[in-house]
Amino acid sequence: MFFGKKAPAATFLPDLAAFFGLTEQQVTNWPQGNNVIVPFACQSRHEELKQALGGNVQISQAVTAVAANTAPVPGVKNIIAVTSGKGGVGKSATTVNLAFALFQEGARVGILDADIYGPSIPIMLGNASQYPTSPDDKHMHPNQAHGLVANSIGYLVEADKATVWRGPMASKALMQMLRETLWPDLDYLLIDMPPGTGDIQLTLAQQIPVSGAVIVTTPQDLALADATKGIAMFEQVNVPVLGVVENMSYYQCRACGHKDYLFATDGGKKLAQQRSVPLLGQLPLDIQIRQHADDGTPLLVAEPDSPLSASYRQAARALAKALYLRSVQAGAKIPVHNQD
Ligand SMILES: Nc1ncnc2c1ncn2[C@@H]1O[C@H](COP(=O)(O)OP(=O)(O)OP(=O)(O)O)[C@@H](O)[C@H]1O
Repeated sequence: MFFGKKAPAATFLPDLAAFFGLTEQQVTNWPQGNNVIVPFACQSRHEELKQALGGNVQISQAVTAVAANTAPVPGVKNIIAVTSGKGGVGKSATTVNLAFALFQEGARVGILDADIYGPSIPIMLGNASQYPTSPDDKHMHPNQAHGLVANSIGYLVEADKATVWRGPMASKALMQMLRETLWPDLDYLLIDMPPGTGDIQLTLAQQIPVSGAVIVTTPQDLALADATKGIAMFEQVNVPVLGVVENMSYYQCRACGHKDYLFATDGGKKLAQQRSVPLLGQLPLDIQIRQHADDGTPLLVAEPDSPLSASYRQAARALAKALYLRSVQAGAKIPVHNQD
């Protein structure tokens, strides 16, 4: 009994931990008196969390910065590399949709398109004709897109010019774009990596201060073999793999609801299990995903209430939580009180 006084924060811990499927130790720093400060993006669940904790609490969010292997980019708390061993599996579409999903979960988000030989992010964001401005002829302001910021080689050079760049030139251009873009304060910067596991990818994985990587794959054996190489590449350079997104998992008939598993069943799920990393989501092969990506009208902006958008938000929350857990496992200090 507390006779009108507020219960001590410690009483929240079991319910708080259970709500997120974490241990009490993993949430121990979150409550501050009657406030609970959640250290990763999951704003859409705040109201539900408040009810689960009895209703008499305030919920806010302050994303933790997870340390990377090399010097951080000023103002950017976490860099997440989105990668696929194989080309054409939907890596760029997944990057854009996860980025908007994180934004809708209350985070400040940017995208860097590192897919130098096929920069599709400007088209998917619907701002391909924008050119980044420079305040001093040395740095660039990123382009704006529906609340996100983005930079891409596609904004800067004509498509056919970048495709003839050799590996070292491409890596250098990308590192320049990363370091010379005037990123605003960001919780998450998603990098759409070039497909494959060759020299360029390895150099980037080593040089970019990546906090964690996401592997996008279709469920078919061919893509999985390359995704496995992608996981191995990040492990080789000590970048934690945060999880697998299985894209084009199935096709569901609009008329009768029947599901067809065109590229085999649960391949990404099995890969995640084999490598002991989370399965972040299984997204269908869906005409809406293709149309919104190709038309430059991001799905989550155009149809935020659709079940597809909800699936991306669920994957984004799982990703944000996986990244937070890396910081706890690495024994990092959890700066939940100090937002920036
Ligand atoms: N789940 C999906 N359902 C339907 N279409 C999709 C889905 N995911 C991606 N696409 C479409 O497939 C095509 C290839 O996707 P995307 O460009 O994202 O692949 P990628 O892996 O980034 O390719 P690249 O190897 O060229 O970088 C695009 O037209 C995209 O809109």
